[in-house]
Amino acid sequence: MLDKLIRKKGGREAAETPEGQNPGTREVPEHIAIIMDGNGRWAKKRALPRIAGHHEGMKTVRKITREANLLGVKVLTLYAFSTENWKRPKPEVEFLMKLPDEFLGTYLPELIEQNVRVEMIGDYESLPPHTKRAIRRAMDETAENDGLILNFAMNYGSRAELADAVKSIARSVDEGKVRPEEIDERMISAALMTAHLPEPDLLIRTSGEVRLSNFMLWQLAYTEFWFTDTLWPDFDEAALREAIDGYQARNRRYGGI
Ligand SMILES: Cc1cc(N2CCCCCC2)n2ncc(-c3ccc(F)cc3)c2n1
Repeated sequence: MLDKLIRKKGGREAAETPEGQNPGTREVPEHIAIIMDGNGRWAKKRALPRIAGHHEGMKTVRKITREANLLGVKVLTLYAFSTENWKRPKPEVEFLMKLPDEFLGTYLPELIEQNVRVEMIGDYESLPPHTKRAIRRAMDETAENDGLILNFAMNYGSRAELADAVKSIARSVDEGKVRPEEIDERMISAALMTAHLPEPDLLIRTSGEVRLSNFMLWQLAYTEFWFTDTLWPDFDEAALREAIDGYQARNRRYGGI
């Protein structure tokens, strides 16, 4: 079983242990990002169509959102649809574009009850109208909630996000609002779709794949990675707690140096 925590040397802890927090201990991660992989493989193992895996994966979204909220996680970013996913067979893309409406139609009352706020990063405008309507309604109906932020990366690509940020800063230079020598890491972070969110403390990727797939490339610079062979539809509350335990244990050892 591949359950591996890979941590970038010289991570944030070396430079910025939050005020008053013992560097040797670690609270629950403030922001967890998840690449929800393995849905197609889950279906294939059961001789089911791929869309059955996506549908089962949607139930896991509900389960993990509830557990993360109970554990005190503040932001949960879920990679639901990448800009590359448009290349999949048309029927599969059409099914995926209906999932937000199905998920919210079923679970939005529960999310509201849990004080969850729904947000999205990615190219919203290029989504089909029915998909946009469902997401917009969920964001509007949960806008006042101040519990866990459930942030869906939809039609999202990190390189496209960075290119848009560069264009925005270049326009500011053109308009004389910014001088080139003023451009720094903070300005770039502030131009990203995640400007209002803390950077992820823990990235989880399921199904044994060990790559980032154009996901939050800038934001993950100091994030700890947890890779597990578990397929997303099988990833349950215990698996989430195991990843968080791994994250916390890692820092206790590191803090001991
Ligand atoms: C495209 C897609 C795929 C999708 N899968 C289920 C989870 C596994 C990954 C692929 C399939 N899920 N699950 C929930 C959503 C969703 C998105 C936005 C939103 F506001 C509310 C729910 C979703 N969207």
